[in-house]
Amino acid sequence: MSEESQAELTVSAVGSAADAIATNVPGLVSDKFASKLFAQDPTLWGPAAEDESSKRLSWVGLASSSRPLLDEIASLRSKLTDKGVDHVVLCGMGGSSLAPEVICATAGVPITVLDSSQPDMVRAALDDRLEQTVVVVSSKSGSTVETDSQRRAYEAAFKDAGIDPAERIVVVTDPGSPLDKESRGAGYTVINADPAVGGRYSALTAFGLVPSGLAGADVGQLLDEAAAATPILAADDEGNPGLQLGAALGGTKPLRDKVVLIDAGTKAVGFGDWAEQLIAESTGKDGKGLLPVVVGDSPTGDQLDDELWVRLVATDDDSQPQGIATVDVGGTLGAAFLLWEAAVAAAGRLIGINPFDQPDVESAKAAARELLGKGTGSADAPAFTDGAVEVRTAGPDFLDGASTVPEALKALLAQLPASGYLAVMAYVDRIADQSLADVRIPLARKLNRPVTFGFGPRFLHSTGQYHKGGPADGIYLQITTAPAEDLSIPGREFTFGDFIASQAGGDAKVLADHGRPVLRLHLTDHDAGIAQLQQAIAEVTGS
Ligand SMILES: O=P(O)(O)OC[C@H]1O[C@H](O)[C@H](O)[C@@H](O)[C@@H]1O
Repeated sequence: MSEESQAELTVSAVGSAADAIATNVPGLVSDKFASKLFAQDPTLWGPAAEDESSKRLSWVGLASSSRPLLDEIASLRSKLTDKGVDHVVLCGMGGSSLAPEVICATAGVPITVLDSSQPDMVRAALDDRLEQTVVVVSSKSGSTVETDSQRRAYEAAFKDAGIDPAERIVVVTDPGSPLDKESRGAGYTVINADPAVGGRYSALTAFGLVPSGLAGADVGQLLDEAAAATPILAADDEGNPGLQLGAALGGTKPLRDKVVLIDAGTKAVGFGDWAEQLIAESTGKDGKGLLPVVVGDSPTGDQLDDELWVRLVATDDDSQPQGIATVDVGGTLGAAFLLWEAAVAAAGRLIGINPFDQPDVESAKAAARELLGKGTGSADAPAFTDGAVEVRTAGPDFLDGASTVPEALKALLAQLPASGYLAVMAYVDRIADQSLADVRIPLARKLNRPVTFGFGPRFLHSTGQYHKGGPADGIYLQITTAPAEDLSIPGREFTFGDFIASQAGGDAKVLADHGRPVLRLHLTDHDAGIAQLQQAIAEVTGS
């Protein structure tokens, strides 16, 4: 098969996206951006970024450097399946779980992705087919509290069931991380990932390949596709699709900084959620950045003046992009990972940020730790309670006498700047409460501005960076819920319930510290609260 036919990369643009390509690609070509990127030149983003970029560029060579993993994964899989262990659970956050989710969904192989601290969601995973479960614990840093807590819960569950955790836990982490050391001590299977690749660029490292390969996806094929894409993306050529997409993302004038990701027939299932982290964490900093808005298969309304529409199309799509600033992007999955990574690296250069750090993620983690330290009784009293919903605010006092949930919602929406966006952040069981994400649509129609929806704590490792580090024009609706039943974390003094409450409280505090308005709705009764919330949103949006 030819390189082009394995990669099948296509980028075509119209309107100001096409103008951005025409204006910026020649400069990227004459600067030899692509060949320097693939030669891992750390100087491409300026001196301030060099320290970080000098240890974050190995992703350009993963198509070949990850190949030795294939035999290791295949032999581990056959050992496990021989013993009837064929249910793969992946414990990991952000860059340690988003790629395997897309890879497995695209390959049509089942995997349980546990990227939550929500007690009901954790318990549902623990109660599901434990006898035949292998747990992949993935953490680059080896210190992410969600992942550590999930690992502790599974260790205890295996022991309680008379199963040796060492036979069922596979750890993926950087060499020398706290998790690496502890896991080797415990006799777990440990597969080290390349430490010179950041989390959100790690789709083709052990983080993407191990869980997906154990679940049965053809991960060798992904590397073949990436290998086919590599020379295309490394070429100092105006036809390079990585430069074109990078220019469309980062080079529109004025910058269209709301990037609407539309599933327009791509075979890569859920690719928008993976791209969301790559774009938000890579660009949302220093008061700049691109806000990814994942909208499913159709945008909510007409294209706004600050929106770039990105249509993720099938590789055989031959339609032309439509609109005032639209880019159609196609490619096989392994090639598309590399395309987007190269494009975001190019966009970072055009926007003038370091695409490899995430300076504001830590602030929310620190605030959560502080709240955890204070204990559970530390929550502020609600401003008022309406039925099953406790209403609190953080940031500027905007309630303006509101005394019902619809009034509070209206008061929040009235804070939206003309250039702004609304982020709905729901700390609920994202499997059981998947349909809550649909509230995005009536809110977007009502506001006629971008509206994002993220499940907490998952989004903290993705758009959370942009919320704090990007332009200060967001308003925030936070939803938390009492779990059906709390769950202890073995060896910890706090429960999963305490932890998720602290994560929500910590994030609200940091947003408030940035002067942003946050409406916090806590559902004291899950079912009644969800119904009341949906009713209130319907009332406020007239839907
Ligand atoms: O893989 P880990 O070290 O556990 O990190 C998981 C996630 O943590 C943080 O939130 C980072 O901002 C993400 O980029 C990262 O993917």
